[in-house]
Amino acid sequence: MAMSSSSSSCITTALTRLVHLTPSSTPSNPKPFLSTQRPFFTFFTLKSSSSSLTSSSSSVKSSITTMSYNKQLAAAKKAASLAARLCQNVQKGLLQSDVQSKSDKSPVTVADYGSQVLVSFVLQKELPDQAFSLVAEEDSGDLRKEESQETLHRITKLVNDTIANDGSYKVSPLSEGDVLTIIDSGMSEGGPNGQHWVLDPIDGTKGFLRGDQYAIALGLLDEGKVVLGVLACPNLPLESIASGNKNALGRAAAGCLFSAQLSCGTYMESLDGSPPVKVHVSNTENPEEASFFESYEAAHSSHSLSGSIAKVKLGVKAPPVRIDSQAKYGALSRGDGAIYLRFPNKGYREKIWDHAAGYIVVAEAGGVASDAGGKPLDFSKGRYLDLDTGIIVTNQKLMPALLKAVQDSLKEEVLPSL
Ligand SMILES: Nc1ncnc2c1ncn2[C@@H]1O[C@H](COP(=O)(O)O)[C@@H](OP(=O)(O)O)[C@H]1O
Ligand SMILES: [Mg+2]
Ligand SMILES: [Mg+2]
Ligand SMILES: [Mg+2]
Repeated sequence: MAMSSSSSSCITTALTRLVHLTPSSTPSNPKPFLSTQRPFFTFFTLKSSSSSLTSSSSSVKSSITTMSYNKQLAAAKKAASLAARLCQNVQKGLLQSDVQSKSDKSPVTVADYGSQVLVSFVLQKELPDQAFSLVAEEDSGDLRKEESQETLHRITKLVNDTIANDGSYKVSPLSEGDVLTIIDSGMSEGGPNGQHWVLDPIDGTKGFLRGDQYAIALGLLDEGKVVLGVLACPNLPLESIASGNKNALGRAAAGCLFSAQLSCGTYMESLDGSPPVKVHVSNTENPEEASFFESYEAAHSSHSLSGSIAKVKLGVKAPPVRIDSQAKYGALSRGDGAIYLRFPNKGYREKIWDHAAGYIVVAEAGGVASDAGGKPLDFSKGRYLDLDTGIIVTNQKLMPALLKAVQDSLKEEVLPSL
């Protein structure tokens, strides 16, 4: 799986653009938070300017000729690693009271909220001069209810303890009000203009609750494209979890951090801090040798449809590897398997935070992700992905055969409605 050891240097991605910087306080660009502290910075909307630039007082001319995301990538790795530490501590001693049910009946834990706070906090501390917009899964609505006081207290303590133990930031402890405000810094709508962070503070909450796989997934959109991504996977073994390697998911040393930047490749290191190693997707052309990944939860993705595509149409021999979260994208990026299939029930709308980081981790490792109709994933449409039926991921060589198998199987099988 590993190709070579390397530092994080890479060819700078060149982007030329003209932008207006417009001060804004719309819901997608909330005002600075932490009323008790000095704001980290002012929020701005970045709007592309297709024609000539005016010099009005509310707009600032800016020409960005070269664009490297090294600073943002370093901040993202730091943020996801710190959040992973909080999640690991919570998973070790999870209490019944740590888990709540959201309005859509999906679970959320103190670690989901704590992780979201830490990531937002670290990004803003590490990048104090940059505009900040965050599209994140959680909001503070339920935590503001009377019955959630204990939970909010626990989240605040977890966050403050993690920051204090890390020791990088000399700040006074966050108040419960700060925590609520920081959670809601993730309410941006994203979209095709400017830069937006995209965060799933715990992807695979059900896996997290089972003691299985989960990921802290953080990506960055620039002008609607994913330009960097980080996946912290605390329970993912450092060695391959290919279906033939039975020991890996039980006993092997675990804790992987995947990181990718546009045109720079994908790297993996251990969460304990080993040097990053460049990784590449499997280059198998033979579907019979290609093991495949899918959701652990059959409610998230049809196991019968993926089975029919992989076994019947493609001739895949190995049984599916079923794990939670975007750890699937991470494992794919280092060649543990060659295919990831995801077919939610008809009517389910995929969210960008469930795929943004994973998408670039696989793409920069030489893989390709599309919807079931072969269209590239479009992250520029706001909080949801607008796509045809499902998501399929594999290497460049296998994609044509996989797409055909998917199309043939979809004609035969009708997905249940929500
Ligand atoms: N009915 C459904 N169909 C498809 N995906 C669903 C779903 N219900 C929840 N999900 C999403 O599936 C994600 C987990 O994916 P996976 O099955 O690959 O582990 C969840 O992320 P969270 O755990 O962040 O809520 C959630 O967003
Ligand atoms: Mg969730
Ligand atoms: Mg998720
Ligand atoms: Mg989540």
